[in-house]
Amino acid sequence: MSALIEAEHLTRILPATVPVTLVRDVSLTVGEREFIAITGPSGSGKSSLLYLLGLLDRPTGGTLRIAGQDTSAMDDDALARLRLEMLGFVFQFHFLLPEFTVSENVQLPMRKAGRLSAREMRERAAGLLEELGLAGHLDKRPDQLSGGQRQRVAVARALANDPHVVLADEPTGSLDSKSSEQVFQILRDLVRKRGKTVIAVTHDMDIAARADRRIHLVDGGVVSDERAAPAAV
Ligand SMILES: Nc1ncnc2c1ncn2[C@@H]1O[C@H](COP(=O)(O)OP(=O)(O)OP(=O)(O)O)[C@@H](O)[C@H]1O
Repeated sequence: MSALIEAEHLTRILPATVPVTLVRDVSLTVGEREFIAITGPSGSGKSSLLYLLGLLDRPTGGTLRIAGQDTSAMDDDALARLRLEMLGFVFQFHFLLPEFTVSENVQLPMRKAGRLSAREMRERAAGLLEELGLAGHLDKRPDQLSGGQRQRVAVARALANDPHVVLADEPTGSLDSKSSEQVFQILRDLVRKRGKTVIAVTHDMDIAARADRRIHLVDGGVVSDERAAPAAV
């Protein structure tokens, strides 16, 4: 299994009169086709770690390689490019842009990457949305959809540039149990059927129990990193 993410002694300290350690000496390797849950009590640094792994924040110590590339020497443009190519994000609150249609929201990361024609972007967005059960909703605005549908649009947007890794921060945190289960199944299928790696921060123990690997944090540090037997899902 080739490493997609390699973190060594990753640390994030917020400078302040009394510095705050958000992430403490985290070393881990993430490979292809992994479905990982990051768990831990509130305030244990789960989101902070996810943001570091997703290149949305920079560590104050340690090293982080993404697809073999050392990110520490990269400038913001290089990080943004790597992020666009390798990583997709799903947040607890969908962060869809209300003034754009569903299809346009999904096309936004494609526009940023600048590789596809307008027609290709439209077709790719339509294909992704169709796969996620949203074929009839392309031209609607996000506020015309249910919470679960909006989160599925957010998943489609995360897949826009065909990333290797999807990082999700409490992806089911604001959904009812039926929509939660749907989003969980979608994330799991990204791994099983599309060969993506998914790293999800979650408070939902049911989801964590069904992940292939659980990384548990306390006070910013990893206290356990365990893999489930493949048949457990
Ligand atoms: N910008 C900031 N300034 C000060 N403290 C911060 C900042 N960001 C995070 N923290 C603190 O750092 C710690 C880790 O936060 P983080 O959001 O990563 O934890 P979490 O495990 O994701 O929490 P939750 O489960 O509640 O979302 C918390 O104690 C939080 O209050």
